Amino acid sequence: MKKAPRRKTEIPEPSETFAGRVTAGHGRHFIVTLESGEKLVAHRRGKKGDVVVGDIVRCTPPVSGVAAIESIEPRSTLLYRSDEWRVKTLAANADLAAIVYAPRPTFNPWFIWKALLAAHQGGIPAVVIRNKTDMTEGAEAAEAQARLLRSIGEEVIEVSASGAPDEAREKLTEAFAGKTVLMVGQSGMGKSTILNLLVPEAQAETREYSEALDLGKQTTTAAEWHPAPEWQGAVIDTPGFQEFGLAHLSLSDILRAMPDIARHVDGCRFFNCRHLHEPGCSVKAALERGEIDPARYAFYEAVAKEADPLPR
Ligand SMILES: Nc1nc2c(ncn2[C@@H]2O[C@H](COP(=O)(O)OP(=O)(O)OP(=O)(O)O)[C@@H](O)[C@H]2O)c(=O)[nH]1
Ligand SMILES: [Zn+2]
Repeated sequence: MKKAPRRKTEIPEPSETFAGRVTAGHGRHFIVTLESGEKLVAHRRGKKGDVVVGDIVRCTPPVSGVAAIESIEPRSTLLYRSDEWRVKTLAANADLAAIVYAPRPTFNPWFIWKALLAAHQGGIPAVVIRNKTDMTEGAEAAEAQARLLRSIGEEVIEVSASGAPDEAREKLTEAFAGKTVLMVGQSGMGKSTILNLLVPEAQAETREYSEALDLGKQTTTAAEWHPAPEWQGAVIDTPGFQEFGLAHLSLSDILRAMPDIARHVDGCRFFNCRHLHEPGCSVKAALERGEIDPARYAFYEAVAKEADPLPR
């Protein structure tokens, strides 16, 4: 008996699909980069809205120039961004967060601290990059921030991306070798300058992504994955957002990421103390004795108020 011809809508066998990395995306369209370096435009079959830059996906071959993303491989990590309205996914499979700040434009410490919280919550280590060490204006606050970060156990790498580019490249590639680094920072801190040092092809690649995704005037997408074969890693660039999204945090997530607060919790009268307004709170007592930085406590207070209470 003759077999019925296969219809185009049939789900293909896994052998008919190929794997690639989602390296950029806009709306329902994505760029999938194959191991060979070839880039394809792809869309997610079935409008699922679940594909994230960094994902490894399986696709079926292009029809009229557009491939179809059939499935997503399990992710090792997933990070979020947020705008005024909601929390959205930002990037998958990053294994290090690099948070860039500089003395000018004036940096907001809360941006750094939120990014650290998000990285800890997302289960990835973080490093902070203090850029523009050549600047004298604002240097004192930038140095004080580096001291505070080190005192709470964070790693800070100091560079001058435009003043001493070779040294900056050397320090950063040593820290980033073999890793997929998600780079975040407020506007103007020097992220693009650093990206161009680490991945010289990045600018050209961004133009290529923008053209293939037909972005028009909007030149960049929410996150872009740039492979860096020279140091066996990759940089995920995240242009144009001011706030690192915090997905739903629990009080224990916050405390795990804030050792300067957490080391005072042992003497609290109530085991489920939130360290906000409870009587007999040893965190508040430490704050009053000057053992906790008031700015760090104010940050703790703001994020803890939004968090889930500890389980009772
Ligand atoms: N003095 C000094 N200036 C720097 C350094 N690194 C970057 N800059 C300058 O800071 C400005 C902002 O740098 P960008 O790399 O565009 O910053 P960005 O973080 O990518 O900013 P957005 O594109 O707005 O997100 C530029 O004028 C750079 O030349 C540095 O190490 N020292
Ligand atoms: Zn307490």
